[in-house]
Amino acid sequence: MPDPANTPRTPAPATATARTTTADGEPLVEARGVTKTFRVPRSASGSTRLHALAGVDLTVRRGRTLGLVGESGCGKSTLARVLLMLERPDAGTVRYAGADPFALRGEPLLRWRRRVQMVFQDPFASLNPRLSAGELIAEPWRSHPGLISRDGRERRVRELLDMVGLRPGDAHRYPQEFSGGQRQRIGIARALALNPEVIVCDEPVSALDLSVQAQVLNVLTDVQAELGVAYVFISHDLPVVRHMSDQVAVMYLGRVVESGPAERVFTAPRHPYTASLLSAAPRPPAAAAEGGRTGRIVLAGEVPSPADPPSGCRFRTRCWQAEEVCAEVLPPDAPVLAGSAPAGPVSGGPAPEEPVPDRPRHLVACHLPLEPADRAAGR
Ligand SMILES: Nc1ncnc2c1ncn2[C@@H]1O[C@H](COP(=O)(O)OP(=O)(O)OP(=O)(O)O)[C@@H](O)[C@H]1O
Repeated sequence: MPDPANTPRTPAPATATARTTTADGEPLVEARGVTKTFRVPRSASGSTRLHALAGVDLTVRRGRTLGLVGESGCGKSTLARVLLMLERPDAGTVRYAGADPFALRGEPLLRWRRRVQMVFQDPFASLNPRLSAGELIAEPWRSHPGLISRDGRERRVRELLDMVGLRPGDAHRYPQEFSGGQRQRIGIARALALNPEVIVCDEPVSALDLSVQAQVLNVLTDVQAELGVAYVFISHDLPVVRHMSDQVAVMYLGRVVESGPAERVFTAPRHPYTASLLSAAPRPPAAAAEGGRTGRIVLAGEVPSPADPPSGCRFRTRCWQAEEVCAEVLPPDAPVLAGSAPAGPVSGGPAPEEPVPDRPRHLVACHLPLEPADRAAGR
């Protein structure tokens, strides 16, 4: 079935999104010290606590994309669930436009729920096959009856279909009549139905054929340009994350080990874990032409169990640079100066740049961060 992404899209008149007061690019969602544990069985008789998130700091900016990367089991989906308020953190705070969403009740909670939506990985499993595309897109309005008048619903469904590159007549078709890419477009339109300010996209294209992945990514990019929605973009596909993200956060075993502007983190990673992840990823031609990293970094061993994480730096058991301090002291986030060592507690590098309020900084949580020369040598 041809994907209508191949036909040019006419921008749809967008219904104005109810905005909070922060301006484009300013912090919208701020997670600080977020910790989440799960009780899991240890033996036939006992249980233990698995540390899925262990003090995560993260900022999602209005109208921007935050990429979230890391190996399977590092806590990306748990963090996404906390941001969506589907999981309550054990410790730490989540602030949404300055307010604590976990403290909301009644109408303010309902309003908050509209503002943060989700696009799921599997467009085959996430859409009810008994509902038409139009019904699927309109379904969220049943829980938010005051948002749009009954008379306006049909027109709004058409607008949303157009916004994601589908045709008005598609409203009457059922999920099984669409291709995978088209179904994911319906999933995006459905997420947009409540005029969200943040959409968490958990592996939104990984279930799709390579040929349609770019088309769906373009829909997300166009929607962001048109509506100013922010994305939390979770993916194992690093070139895709690089393409989509303004900022990126690299997670390892429940912690963010490196974060900052995506181009800086991707071209000048300072954490050994980030460097190893990037060394294993295919590189876009432009990045390959830039030179830099040459060798693949093969890590020793497996990711330790989050039920029994290493002391100090969680990455130290697989890190080729680890020293005594790494086992003893949890490395704090240290700002990286362009072209120099981060001002970490051990590096003794130059003082960090003056913090500029609200500007995303390149941060690395490592006692022995990489120097540019290390990366060039592929070490
Ligand atoms: N409800 C739960 N009960 C017990 N353990 C859980 C639960 N949810 C997640 N975990 C565990 O928490 C850790 C983090 O899981 P999470 O799904 O957040 O990782 P992830 O980075 O999203 O992985 P993937 O990339 O495979 O989706 C894993 O060890 C996982 O098994």
